Amino acid sequence: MHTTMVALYITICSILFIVSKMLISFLLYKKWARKKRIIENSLTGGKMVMFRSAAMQSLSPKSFLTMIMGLSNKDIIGSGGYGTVYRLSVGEKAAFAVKKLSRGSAEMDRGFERELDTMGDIKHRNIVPLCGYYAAPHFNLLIYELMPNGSLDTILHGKEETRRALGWEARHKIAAGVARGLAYLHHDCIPHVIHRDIKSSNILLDHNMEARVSDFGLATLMKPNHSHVTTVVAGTFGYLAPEYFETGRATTKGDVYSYGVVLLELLTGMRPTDESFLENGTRLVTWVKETMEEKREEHAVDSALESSFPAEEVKLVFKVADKCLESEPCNRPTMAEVVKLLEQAKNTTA
Ligand SMILES: Nc1ncnc2c1ncn2[C@@H]1O[C@H](COP(=O)(O)OP(=O)(O)OP(=O)(O)O)[C@@H](O)[C@H]1O
Repeated sequence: MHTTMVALYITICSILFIVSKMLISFLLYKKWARKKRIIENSLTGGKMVMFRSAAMQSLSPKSFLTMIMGLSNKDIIGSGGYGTVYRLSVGEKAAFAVKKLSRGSAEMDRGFERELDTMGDIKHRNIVPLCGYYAAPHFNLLIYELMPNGSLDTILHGKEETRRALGWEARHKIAAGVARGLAYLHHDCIPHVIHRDIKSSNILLDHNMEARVSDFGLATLMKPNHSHVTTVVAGTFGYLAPEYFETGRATTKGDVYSYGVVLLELLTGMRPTDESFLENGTRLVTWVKETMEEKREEHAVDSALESSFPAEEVKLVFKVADKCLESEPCNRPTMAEVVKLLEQAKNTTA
């Protein structure tokens, strides 16, 4: 009797195990199958891929493709080293930024598509999501969610009133958001992602003024358009870590250095290559380091903050930037450590 019960128990467990495995495989297959929708365009010989996301969910691939093909100069938001960016609004709910990659700067091959598929898998609240792409023989389009508050670069270095409107709390929130986004790319993505071009124009702001890191993966994917002055092989002058000039190798610690420069921009409101520095034969990083050695960092704080900032917390954030800007890469913190240091700066002074 006892043996029969044991045999029955083992049989039931085995059946349950097999059924659960089959169910998991079925669900994984469904998820994979729904992950992207593909539509071929017989007119241009191109292929559009739409990744599964809330923004893309309700769109019909065919009408979306027609809208994309209808983009014209009046829809241009701006342009950068990799091509032109267009705004595409779909009804009242969804809006996208469509980046048309300069002709010939990317080849449409399986490697290119694989990279884009990997980029489409990266989802984090501090990263601009890639919603899809269009690959055609003569051009490629990358479709991103539109960030309604533009870039940190425009806010800090555009109109005086927008810079004044960006108070200390908002700046700390942006700094922490970028750090979280980068920590995710460096430590949680498989394979790990090095951004290679962290700078204020690649930090976009969503409707909550939450920072979103943009353009990740592009530096590896593309050869930049050399007519665009700011972009060199990979990375941008003023943000590049010193070792990059010797080795030419991009590393996570190189991203940490560039992040340190962005922190200084948030603290001082100045561009890393501000003309006033060039005139005096110095640069933002050197000037702030000297100011910190003299313990006068409050004099380097952006005048737009008009003394309405927590002095102790700001001092701690200067220290975080200083650590990120260590000339020896191994002395720089990881991005995960930066996230903690910024939280501590807030908590110790709260
Ligand atoms: N997802 C987006 N939402 C809103 N605006 C965007 C988006 N992506 C890009 N833009 C805007 O489009 C313009 C061009 O961006 P792009 O990333 O091509 O160049 P960049 O970052 O200025 O320079 P570089 O190519 O050297 O990195 C910028 O003004 C940027 O703020």
